[in-house]
Amino acid sequence: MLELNNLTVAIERPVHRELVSNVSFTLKEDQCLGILGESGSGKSLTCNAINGLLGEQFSIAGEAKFDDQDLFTMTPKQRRQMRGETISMIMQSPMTAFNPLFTIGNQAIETIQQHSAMSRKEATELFCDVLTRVNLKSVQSLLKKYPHELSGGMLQRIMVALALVLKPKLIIADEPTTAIDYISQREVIKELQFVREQFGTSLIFVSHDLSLVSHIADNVMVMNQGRVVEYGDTKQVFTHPQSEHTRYLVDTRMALINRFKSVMESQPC
Ligand SMILES: Nc1ncnc2c1ncn2[C@@H]1O[C@H](COP(=O)(O)OP(=O)(O)OP(=O)(O)O)[C@@H](O)[C@H]1O
Repeated sequence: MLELNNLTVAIERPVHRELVSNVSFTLKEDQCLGILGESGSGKSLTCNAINGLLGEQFSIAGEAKFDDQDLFTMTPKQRRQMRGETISMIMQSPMTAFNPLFTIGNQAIETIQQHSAMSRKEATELFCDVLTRVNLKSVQSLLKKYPHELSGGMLQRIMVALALVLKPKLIIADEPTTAIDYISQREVIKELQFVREQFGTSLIFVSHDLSLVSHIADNVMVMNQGRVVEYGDTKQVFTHPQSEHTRYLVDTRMALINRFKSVMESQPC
């Protein structure tokens, strides 16, 4: 479904600098690819390149075949049409993803109407249905809220619903749980898994959290300094890491878990 071949992203000013080099992967229908890497490793640039969201200061080389069309040679109009309708993105920060001046309902309905011929009533009904499916309650009153009236966890779930509403073939979730607490994180992950099962949507799940990636992804791609250092079956990568960098990430994670365990065990009940 998505085949990325040798994606290279560079910035041209003040001097040419390659930020992402030769990234390749294949994502099949209803599969999840986890992209793992430390801050600055090139995860967001990779996702933004796929979704046509890089600014003009960047240059792109390579090929992104999505159902046999090359995303990188499409016109801006074709890309805009595809965004939301065929490829949806869930951003890192729910607080900045919504316009603070409009209610959630207004923003959602407008998005749906941009991509369909639905009436306002039909679009509202559809969005309420999806909100309910992602386990949100009192959905009619949610529509009347402004973003600042809702918690980060709630907004994140609404963003998941918005990403889903047009039944895209692919959802790109770029660190979708960074800005929210542990409980909401688990809820969002559950919802993304549910979505995959319900709609057969493919997912690119970006994170620097190894345990979240191991939980949700079929395949994982580990990035370091703009390059892929490891790519393969998630279980295989985490149990038998081949690259030094993946081993370092796995060991760091294990050290943290062990430290947590020993602190908990040393606490009197
Ligand atoms: N607008 C920009 N101008 C110059 N360099 C940039 C720009 N955006 C990103 N970079 C650089 O590109 C590299 C990759 O950035 P990217 O945002 O893709 O990393 P990331 O892995 O998503 O990090 P994080 O987990 O912190 O979001 C970094 O070195 C970053 O400093």
